[in-house]
Amino acid sequence: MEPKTPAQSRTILTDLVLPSETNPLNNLFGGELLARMDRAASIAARRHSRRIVVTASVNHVAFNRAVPVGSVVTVDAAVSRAFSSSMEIFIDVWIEDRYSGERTKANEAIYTFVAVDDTGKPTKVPEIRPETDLEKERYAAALRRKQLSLVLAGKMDPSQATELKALFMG
Ligand SMILES: CCCCCCCCCCCCCCCC(=O)SCCNC(=O)CCNC(=O)[C@H](O)C(C)(C)COP(=O)(O)OP(=O)(O)OC[C@H]1O[C@@H](n2cnc3c(N)ncnc32)[C@H](O)[C@@H]1OP(=O)(O)O
Repeated sequence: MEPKTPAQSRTILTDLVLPSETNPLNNLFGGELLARMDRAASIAARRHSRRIVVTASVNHVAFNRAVPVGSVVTVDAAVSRAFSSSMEIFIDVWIEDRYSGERTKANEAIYTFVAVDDTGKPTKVPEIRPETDLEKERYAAALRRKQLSLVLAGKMDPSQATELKALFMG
């Protein structure tokens, strides 16, 4: 399988925040944003793998800024690294100022998707070839994030998480 670049899976969803999608403070519900990010990430994972994909885990979400009703929200997702059957998807969320059009980073998240065959069995995906400095940075850190996710899920013994341990022990 030929390696692919993050640009080949990049998926951008732009949509409004409607009143029905907000909390009592008139800001976007966290769950609504999670769903939008899941949709964008699943399309990115599919573009990379050309397979059926399932969400395996949500590794990190930061709701750094509230997103007010009426905002134009852009969810920008791309595969940051692919392993054997799993893919890390990095998602940046931007809001656009109604008057100036200036974009501000509101949130970010990291999801893991797994490509599966028709019976739900994990199947191989192409590797990622990062191009930009940011893509290279995200690619490099993805292995320790995968190990952390597996350790927290009880699927990896902490003693095997070599990349993760190196972070603390040098
Ligand atoms: C004909 C018309 C067509 C129409 C077409 C329309 C298409 C429209 C597209 C819709 C797209 C919607 C996309 C929605 C996506 C969902 O919402 S799916 C629903 C929610 N998710 C699920 O139900 C998934 C349920 N879980 C599972 O099926 C299994 O646990 C999994 C994820 C497949 C993993 O299976 P497993 O038996 O644990 O397999 P295992 O070999 O141990 O692990 C496989 C890989 O997953 C990784 N992994 C497993 N758990 C974790 C974890 N917690 N953290 C990190 N990595 C993990 C492993 O490290 C391994 O990675 P690789 O080393 O192979 O790269």
